[in-house]
Amino acid sequence: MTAAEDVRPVAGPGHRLGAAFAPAKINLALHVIGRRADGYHLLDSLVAFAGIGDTIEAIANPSTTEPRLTITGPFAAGLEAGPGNLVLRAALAHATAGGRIDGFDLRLTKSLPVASGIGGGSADAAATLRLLTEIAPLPATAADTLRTQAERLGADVPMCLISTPLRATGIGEVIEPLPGFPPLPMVLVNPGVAVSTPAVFRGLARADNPPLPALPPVFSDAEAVAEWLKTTRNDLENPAIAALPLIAASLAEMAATNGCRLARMSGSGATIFGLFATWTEAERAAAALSNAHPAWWVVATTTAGS
Ligand SMILES: C[C@@](CO)(OP(=O)(O)O)[C@H](O)COP(=O)(O)OP(=O)(O)OC[C@H]1O[C@@H](n2ccc(N)nc2=O)[C@H](O)[C@@H]1O
Ligand SMILES: Nc1ncnc2c1ncn2[C@@H]1O[C@H](COP(=O)(O)OP(=O)(O)O)[C@@H](O)[C@H]1O
Repeated sequence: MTAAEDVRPVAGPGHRLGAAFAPAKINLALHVIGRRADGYHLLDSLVAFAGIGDTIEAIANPSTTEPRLTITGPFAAGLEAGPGNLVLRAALAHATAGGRIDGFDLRLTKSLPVASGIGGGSADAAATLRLLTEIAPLPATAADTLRTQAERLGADVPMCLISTPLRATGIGEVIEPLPGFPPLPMVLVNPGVAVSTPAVFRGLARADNPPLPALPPVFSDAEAVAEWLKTTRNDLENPAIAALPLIAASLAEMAATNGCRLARMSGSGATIFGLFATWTEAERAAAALSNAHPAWWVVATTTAGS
């Protein structure tokens, strides 16, 4: 595919009213500790947000009563820009809550692989809610808060509204921010195959696993985080590997890179991450993995600290 084919046309030129960043969500640990009667699973997860993500922009278009969405960027292909897109679903939620959605279009730059365990869609929804609240604030009388809109859009959307290191419980909506959390040099790898989140949850051998062990009051650095994470798991890793054995191969390759302190899958996969003590080590590992697998998506990044 050429760079030109990667990029979809962007609707008419216009003034940019605002933009919001939608960082990738990384489940550093993900324990599945129960199952609700409605089929949703109870989680205990430590989450951080990467330096890489999608971008949502609002572009002035005085003649429109409802935003049209255009999608550009390396993962634009295959993602529909219709009403099912979480960006437009978030815009509709804003309108339903009493916010204005006339006079602008929306542009999504899709830099994250789709359906890949790093919450790209959820991050887009959260970023859209943040952007619209900024450019078209909800009336003081609005029944819905940003938070309730986020919950309705998906279990991961409330945590993406916060986008700082946190522990999530419930189905992902009960959030405890973690102050003093260090930034983490990291490599992300996705082998280019989408994984279905509901199918991975269905493949769990058991849903009543133990919760996260006690968190220390503070982590001194990335190395301390990696050591603690070794006492934790991603319970979705086994069912995801059963569906896509390539995940196990990518984990083994990541673990074998110089300086990799921990290799694990994020969310329901197939994206995996490797933790490193330094940015230089992460960059070198990313270069080695990228050379060995030119078709894989490989990115060195640092998660935001708090
Ligand atoms: C697994 C996680 C971990 O952070 O991440 P991803 O793999 O999506 O990145 C999330 O729980 C995904 O959250 P999200 O993608 O927002 O889920 P939703 O759209 O609300 O639900 C999609 C489907 O996943 C399953 N689901 C989701 C969340 C949850 N706590 N229990 C579940 O069983 C349900 O089958 C549900 O129908
Ligand atoms: N803006 C969007 N970006 C990504 N996926 C989206 C978007 N809108 C709707 N979706 C749909 O949401 C599903 C999950 O997407 P995503 O949140 O990226 O998954 P994951 O959390 O597993 O990375 C995909 O099947 C995709 O078709």
